[in-house]
Amino acid sequence: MDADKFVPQHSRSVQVSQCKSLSTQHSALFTFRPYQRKFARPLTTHHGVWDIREGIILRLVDETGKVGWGEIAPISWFGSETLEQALDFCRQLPTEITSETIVSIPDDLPACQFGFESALTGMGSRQWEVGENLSCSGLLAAGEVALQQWQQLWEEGYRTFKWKIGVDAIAKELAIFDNLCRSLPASAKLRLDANGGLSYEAAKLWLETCDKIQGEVAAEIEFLEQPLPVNELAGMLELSKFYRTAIALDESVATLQQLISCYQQGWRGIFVLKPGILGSPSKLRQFCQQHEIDAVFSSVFETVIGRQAALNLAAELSRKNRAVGFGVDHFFAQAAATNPESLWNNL
Ligand SMILES: O=C(O)CCC(=O)c1ccccc1C(=O)O
Ligand SMILES: [Mg+2]
Repeated sequence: MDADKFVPQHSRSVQVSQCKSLSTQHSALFTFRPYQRKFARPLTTHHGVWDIREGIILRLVDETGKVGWGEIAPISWFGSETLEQALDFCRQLPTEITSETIVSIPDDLPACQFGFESALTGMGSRQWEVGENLSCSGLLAAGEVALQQWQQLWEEGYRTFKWKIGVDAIAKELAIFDNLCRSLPASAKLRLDANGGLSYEAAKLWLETCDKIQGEVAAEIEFLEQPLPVNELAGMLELSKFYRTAIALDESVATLQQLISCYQQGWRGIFVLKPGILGSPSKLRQFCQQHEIDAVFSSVFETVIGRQAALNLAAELSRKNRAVGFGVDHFFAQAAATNPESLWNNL
């Protein structure tokens, strides 16, 4: 099939005529397998502790034998559907599905939209390396461990780091931050991710501290990510006027509908985009091309399958040379499978 021509549409009649390659007459066989991956160090954020990444691998095969791989990797505490909802959706589908089935997946199943649409558009694709030359941010765990962790990642070639805050007491985190900023080399960039865990006052203190330390150290504080909870966009719009340090939205723009809403409410700062849970890739592409937003693409701890689809989008849509947030493999206990077949065969 001609994957590039696949453009999901709202209207059914348009869908069918624009999607000849996998229309009602041309169906694909659908199978899926759930997976689990254990974190070596549980991911601790303001939302709590996360021990095991669970998701679903999708496999489509068309009548010519072409295979399309997809992945559903929900994060319900971040605003996507739950794994159970995704599994229920997969279980109720027939074994033969069409593009119509896929473009009709409702917006309350955004991780499913991503998984199925990327499986469909990737059918027959053998490329599993696109995006390898994007610069990548390495994720640092909350707390003091970051002071050692960055050095290991630096040796592996990382130059941008993201550190989780809003987990411990603010005084303790500010002290570690001071230490971290003074240890990082001049060419390093640091992102802070509060996961919506700060009060307005605490966010002001962090931003003030960032602005101040920028006059003292050479490393760059690139942005403060999601300082306030999702329902406090007005506060973040306000804060973004008063400090040199930039603010990025993340949880606030977990899904495409939220992204559109924040844009409409006037957000013109940085948007962290997690394609794996955002929804339809083609609709995201359309939005980014229309609005030229400053986007930072970010992982949802997906496998090679979701990662490839997300990095394809990042390679196409990243601007301003922002490092992509996919340096997360060191959080897993076991090395990742590097191709879809070996991943599938081990499930
Ligand atoms: O964006 C990155 O650099 C790494 C990915 C990341 O931090 C993340 C991964 C899964 C769920 C939430 C988050 C987050 O940004 O809060
Ligand atoms: Mg974040």
